[in-house]
Amino acid sequence: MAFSSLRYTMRCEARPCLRAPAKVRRTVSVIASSVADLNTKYGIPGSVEFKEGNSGSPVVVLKHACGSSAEMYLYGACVTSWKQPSGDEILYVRPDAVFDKSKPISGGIPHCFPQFGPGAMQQHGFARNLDWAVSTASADPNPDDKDPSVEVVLTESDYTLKMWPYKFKAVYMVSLHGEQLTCQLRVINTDDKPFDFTAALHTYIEVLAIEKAKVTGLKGLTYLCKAKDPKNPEIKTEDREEITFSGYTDSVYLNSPSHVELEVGTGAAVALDSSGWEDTVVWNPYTTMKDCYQHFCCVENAKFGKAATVAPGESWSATVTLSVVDVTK
Ligand SMILES: O=P(O)(O)OC[C@H]1O[C@@H](O)[C@H](O)[C@@H](O)[C@@H]1O
Repeated sequence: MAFSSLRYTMRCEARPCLRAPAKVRRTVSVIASSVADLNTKYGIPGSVEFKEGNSGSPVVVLKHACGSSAEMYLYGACVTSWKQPSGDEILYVRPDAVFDKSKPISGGIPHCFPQFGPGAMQQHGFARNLDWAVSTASADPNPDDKDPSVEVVLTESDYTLKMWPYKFKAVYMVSLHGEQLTCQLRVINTDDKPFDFTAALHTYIEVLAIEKAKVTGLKGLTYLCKAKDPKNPEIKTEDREEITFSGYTDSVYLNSPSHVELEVGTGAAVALDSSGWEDTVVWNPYTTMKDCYQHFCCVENAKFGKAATVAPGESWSATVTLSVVDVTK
C-alpha cells in the first residue's frame, strides 16, 4: 500500500544557493518520434529522461535531487506517477487503464479539454486522447536544488477541427519543486475568431480507503450535484466542513478557494493550491467501479461554471501545485 508510510515522509529542505545558476534548457522545434530521439533532443540526464512506458508509449520521467519523481505519458499529456522521496506513490491509475491509445488513460492526471462535459463533444473532450509534442525540457544545474520541468504542446488537427472548429495551442508544463508537483496549462487562441472552452485536470489521488478520505476547504460553496443526472445537476450548498464518501459522488464546487485538501486516511493529506482554475470537482464512482473505488478519490481543478472565453491572439492559463501535508500536527 503506497500510502502506508506517507505520514513519515520527511520534507525536502530547500538549500540556499550560493549563486543563481542558469537553467539548462533544451528546446528543439522538430517533433521527436522515438524515445532515443526524445532523449537526444530534450533529455537532461538524471533530471529529465524519456523511456518506453506501457504498450511502448513514450513517457517523460522527471527526477528531483531530493528523491521525488514524476512520470507523464505524451499520449494525453497524462501524469501517471508522482512519488515522494520515500517512494510513496500519490496518484492512482485505475486497474482498467490501457496505454495502447485505444482510449484515454484512466488515472493519474488526465486532461479534460476543450469540454469538461457532458456536452456536444465526447466526454472530457479530445486532449486526453491525442499525442502531445515535447517543446522544452529544463533543469536547474545546481546539484542541491534541481527543479526538472518539461513542456508539451497540442495544436489543432483535422481530428480536433471536426469536433471544435478553432485553431489553438495548448501548452502544458509539468515540474517538480522539491517534493511538490506543479502543472500549468496555457491555452492560446491562434485563430482569427474568439472561442470558449471548459477544462479540468482530472486528478486521481490514492487513498487508504474511500470511507477514510475527507475533502476539506469547500464548506459554504454552491455545487452542482451530478450524482443523479449529470445533464441536469441539482444545485446545492455544501454545509460540511469535511466531505466524506458513503455513495456515488460527482460534485462541481463553483468558485472554490485556491487551497483544497484531500485527507487520504493515513494522517497525510494532498493539498491542491491553484490559481486560474476557479472550480473544484470531487468524484468517486463508489460501487459503480467495484474493483477500485476504495482506493482513489478524484479532486479536480476545473474551469466549468463559467466557460473561458479567449480572443484571437490572447491566452488563458491556470496552475495547480500539489503537495503532501501532515495533518496529524
Ligand atoms: O470515466 P471518465 O470519462 O474518465 O469520467 C469519469 C468522471 O469524471 C468526472 O470528472 C465527472 O464529473 C464524472 O461525471 C465522470 O463520470
